[in-house]
Amino acid sequence: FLRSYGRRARARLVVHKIGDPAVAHRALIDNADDFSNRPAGIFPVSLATWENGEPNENITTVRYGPHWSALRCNLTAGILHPTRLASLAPLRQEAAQALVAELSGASGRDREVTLRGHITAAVFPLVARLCFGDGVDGGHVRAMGTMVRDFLAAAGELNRRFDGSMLSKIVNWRALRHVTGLIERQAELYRPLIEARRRSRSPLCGGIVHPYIDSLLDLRVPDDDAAAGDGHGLRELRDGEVVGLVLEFLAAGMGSVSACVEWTLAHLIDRLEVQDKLRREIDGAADATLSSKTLRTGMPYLNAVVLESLRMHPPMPVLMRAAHGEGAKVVPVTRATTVPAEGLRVMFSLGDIGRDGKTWTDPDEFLPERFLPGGEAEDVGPMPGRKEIRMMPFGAGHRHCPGMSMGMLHTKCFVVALVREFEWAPSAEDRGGGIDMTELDGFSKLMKKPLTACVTRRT
Ligand code: HEM
Repeated sequence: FLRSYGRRARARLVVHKIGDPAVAHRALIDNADDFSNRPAGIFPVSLATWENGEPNENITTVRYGPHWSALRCNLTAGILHPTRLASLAPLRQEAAQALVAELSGASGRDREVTLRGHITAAVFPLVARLCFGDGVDGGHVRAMGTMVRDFLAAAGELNRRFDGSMLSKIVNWRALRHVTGLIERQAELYRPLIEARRRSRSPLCGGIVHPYIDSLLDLRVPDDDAAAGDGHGLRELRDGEVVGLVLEFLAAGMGSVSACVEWTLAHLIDRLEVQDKLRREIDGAADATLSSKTLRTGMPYLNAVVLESLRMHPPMPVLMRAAHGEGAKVVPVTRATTVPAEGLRVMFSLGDIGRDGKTWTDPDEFLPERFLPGGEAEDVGPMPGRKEIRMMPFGAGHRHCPGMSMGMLHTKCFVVALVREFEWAPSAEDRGGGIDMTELDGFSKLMKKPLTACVTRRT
């Protein structure tokens, strides 16, 4: 009995890593239904936000089903809908201009700047505005931004060594308490804004869209899965759930975009001829207001540069799924493994998939031209098609990232502003040996050594 109990307990905790694009395709596309959940308990987030015996689920943690569907549709039909994203161009422009204004003060001949703080300080207010609307004072926005950044760093660090077991909880109790504390402090910052919003809805955000928070306060989710769809058994979101969903929106909207902008700029500084070529495309763009359409389809080289950056450094380094049923047989296991009731824990390595030597020529080289017509990846986009997976920086299958279009637009908008307004060159330290591209895996795949570069305002 003890031996079989031990085997089952071990099987629950073993994580099976997949870095082969063909296997990922068989799992996430051919057997999508069997890979539609994330393993329970691996997320410090969901562990930390139980309330009255009920989990405060967000879109990332909730089980695939009607509750997930209600939360996800609310996001995709609301703020992430393509028509809304298109109308948000003036807000993106304002955020990009704020970044330019801030960096202009720091720029000058041979002046060096460390970029990460500037990038997150520009990306976060845009996401916070889409979340809470206008009228939140600057100090409050900065406090939320700092808290989200600290949370991403602490939770990412914990995530690497936390497997959800009791032993892991005991060994990591200090780090868990730290993460829980950060979530609590965020909740304290969000609650007054949520309350104010409950009392009165202020005008549209930027005069354009309803902020995400309004849709969450209006949303009704199934009380339990059985009652879904018949109009009965619907309920409002609990406060704790709203807090979790807000945190998810802010963290997803800031972390991955900031990481991608930093990596992209690092490569543009490492390969000055790519920076020049991109600048020529940007200077030649007829539409200086950078509409969604221009950013999506009007600048092929910009698109290629961002895709190449996402291929090499997918901001979310791994994605986790629980594999069930027939689909679990797709997972190559080195020794006989029983499939636990909660599914096999599978970890897809997005970095390995994007740099697979069978799929890509010179996978470790930054070569945006591969995404241009005639290149080996001319038909590859940010989301894999049904036929094959060659890269999947936004995931794949039922749980793929719903924020892909927003993520691409925001990333491109900030990269355009940085390249159009400034010349970038390696820092004195990097001039000899090149930029250190070592990756730090947390929740977001960041540059281990934050990018420092020489910045000169263009005249
Ligand atoms: C460059 C930007 C972004 C990248 C690279 C990225 C990447 C990812 C990845 C890899 C996943 C896991 C997908 C899977 O399991 O198949 C994911 C999930 C998710 N992302 Fe993003 N993301 C980005 C931006 C955003 C934005 C802007 C939002 C919303 C504001 C967002 C919201 C979400 C949500 C809610 C999920 C969970 C989806 C679900 O479980 O149904 N992401 N993202």
